[in-house]
Amino acid sequence: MTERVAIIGGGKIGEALLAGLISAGKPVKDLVVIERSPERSAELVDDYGVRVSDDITDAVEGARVVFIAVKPDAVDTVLQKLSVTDDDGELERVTVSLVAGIPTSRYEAALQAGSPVIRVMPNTPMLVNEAMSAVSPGRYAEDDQVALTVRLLESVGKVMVVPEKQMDAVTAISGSGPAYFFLMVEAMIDAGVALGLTRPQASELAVQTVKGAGLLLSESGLSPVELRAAVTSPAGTTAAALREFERAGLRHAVNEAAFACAEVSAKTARRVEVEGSGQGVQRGVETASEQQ
Ligand SMILES: NC(=O)C1=CN([C@@H]2O[C@H](COP(=O)(O)OP(=O)(O)OC[C@H]3O[C@@H](n4cnc5c(N)ncnc54)[C@H](OP(=O)(O)O)[C@@H]3O)[C@@H](O)[C@H]2O)C=CC1
Ligand SMILES: O=C(O)[C@@H]1CCC=N1
Repeated sequence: MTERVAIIGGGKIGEALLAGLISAGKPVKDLVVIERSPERSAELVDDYGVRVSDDITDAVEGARVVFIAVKPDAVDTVLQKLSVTDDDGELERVTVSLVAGIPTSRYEAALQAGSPVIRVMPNTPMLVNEAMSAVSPGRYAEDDQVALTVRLLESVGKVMVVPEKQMDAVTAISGSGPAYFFLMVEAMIDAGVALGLTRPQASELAVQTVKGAGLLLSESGLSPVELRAAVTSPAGTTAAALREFERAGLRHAVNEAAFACAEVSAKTARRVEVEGSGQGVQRGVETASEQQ
């Protein structure tokens, strides 16, 4: 992995990618972060010893892969700067967006004609090399560029290649999914405290339970239904708890949450367009849903 990689946006997901790539053995000298916040830049330099620049044009020079990890509203500004940077023809730079809700067509329309673009939906467990990343190649991405992107992302977790029309659904399950589990764990800890445990006790019990349950799910080869049945004794404690979850409509709540998430993702490009974050990069805009 000697290809130079630039990460535009050193926030939560940009840092997760940076940390994951470094811990997977990517030499720090082959990485550069472009970050506009001076405080954030200083943190990244201190924590990772990585080069951090506030100049996109300078920093992406010589990079084979340019990850974009800014909020959707900041994408057009980044694209405007990227569109006037020279791509060394031999390098065949590929732009890889980690941004929710913005279709590859928007990048392709804003960058130089024929620029290869790949859209990715990662998640924050990338920080501990356990990401789930979904990858959708844009229309000009070559197979070797997709393979390189997949290889980089595989060094920080699992990768699934999906058609771009599935990206809103992917965002609703794996992209935002970690937050659903953190909310569940928060609620479990609060319940433990209500039952008389100290907060540290409840926290240790809940966190290890989620970790163990996650490992069982990924390593046992059993389905969630089978694993749940194995915990649930007839007329026992678990059955009593699960009955309350069903009565409170947990499945319905999860379904509604996922649909709300996917809807926001599908409407992101249009929202950014209407709210006018971009500075003139408005060509060829369509939402992910419109692409289907
Ligand atoms: N967080 C998550 O779990 C996931 C996030 N994503 C996607 O990743 C993207 C980033 O999210 P997240 O990391 O949470 O956001 P953050 O706000 O934490 O990070 C974005 C960073 O980019 C910086 N930035 C903005 N514009 C520029 C620019 N022109 N040049 C350089 N740096 C810039 C921001 O600086 P400043 O603060 O000054 O604006 C900020 O530090 C989003 O599009 C999101 O959809 C995808 C999957 C999961
Ligand atoms: O909340 C968000 O918009 C981003 C995208 C997926 C996870 N976080």
